[in-house]
Amino acid sequence: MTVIEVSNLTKRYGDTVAVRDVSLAVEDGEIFGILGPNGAGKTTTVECVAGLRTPDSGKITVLGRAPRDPSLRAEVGVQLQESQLQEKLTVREALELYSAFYPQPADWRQLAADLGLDEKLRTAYGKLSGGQKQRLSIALALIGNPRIAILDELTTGLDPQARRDTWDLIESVRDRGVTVVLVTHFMAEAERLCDRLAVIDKGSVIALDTPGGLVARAETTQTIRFRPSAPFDDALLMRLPEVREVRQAGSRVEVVGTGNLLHAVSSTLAVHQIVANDLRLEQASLDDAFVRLTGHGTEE
Ligand SMILES: Nc1ncnc2c1ncn2[C@@H]1O[C@H](COP(=O)(O)OP(=O)(O)OP(=O)(O)O)[C@@H](O)[C@H]1O
Repeated sequence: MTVIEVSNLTKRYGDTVAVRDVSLAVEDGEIFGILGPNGAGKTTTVECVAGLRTPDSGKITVLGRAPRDPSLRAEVGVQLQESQLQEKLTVREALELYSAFYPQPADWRQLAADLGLDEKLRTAYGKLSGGQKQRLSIALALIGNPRIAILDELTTGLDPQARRDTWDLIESVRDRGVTVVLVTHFMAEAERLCDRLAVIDKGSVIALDTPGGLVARAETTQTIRFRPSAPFDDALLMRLPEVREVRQAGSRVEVVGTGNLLHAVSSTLAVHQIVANDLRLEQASLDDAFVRLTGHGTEE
């Protein structure tokens, strides 16, 4: 079931076209990633989905309703990039305050425990670490028991451990049955968490697929290395459509290619009764795919 449908969304700020003709659909229960470099239009897109900005053109439905439909308030939890709370508000006060906004709030004590904040209930927001602030903002996005959580750049500024902890949290949110829309400019994050993702660059969706599908579609190369049990001629593998290059150096062989390279090479070798010892496959990452798709990296 489709829970969010965005069709031909365009949003301008003065002369800047922040989002240009973006279409995407988010399915129930998935972690859907919106990936792209700074300024690509990710935040603007999710702000329109959350009903916080009005599109110039295009159509958005969330659970079949218009983004500003008041009935969505309890069903869509939003954690935005720069959500700041008052410095002096304690974790407990923030949780209690926010739960009062919703007709059927989650049990905030349970949520605090689930997010590892139960020791911090009396701590003021201003005294929390970056990771704790992020956990609180996830808790506040979930406090209304939403069906959809929109999380924008959650792990920016976190150290690697805190980032990994946040990834576990996001997975546990999905495991509660909440559909997650995750905005990120980190490849590793998208690769690890997202079921599907839209790659946005300069306001437009340039690809929409699973992380694995994107890597395959970008036709990035893979490399196989092994030591064959018997010598063979390069031509044996070069005639396979998947193989681009065969390099032999002493007892070692390196094969570069695309598609289902490992299967093609290993089955051909097997037919000739050659065993590939110490076989290693080096696969392209989503990072490589992104560069292929956009012509530049995410940090630009
Ligand atoms: N309120 C605004 N007024 C004017 N221009 C804006 C405004 N918000 C965003 N922009 C511009 O619109 C474009 C898209 O911005 P947006 O914040 O949606 O991108 P983003 O992909 O979320 O980037 P980041 O990862 O840096 O947050 C950028 O060129 C940005 O400068």
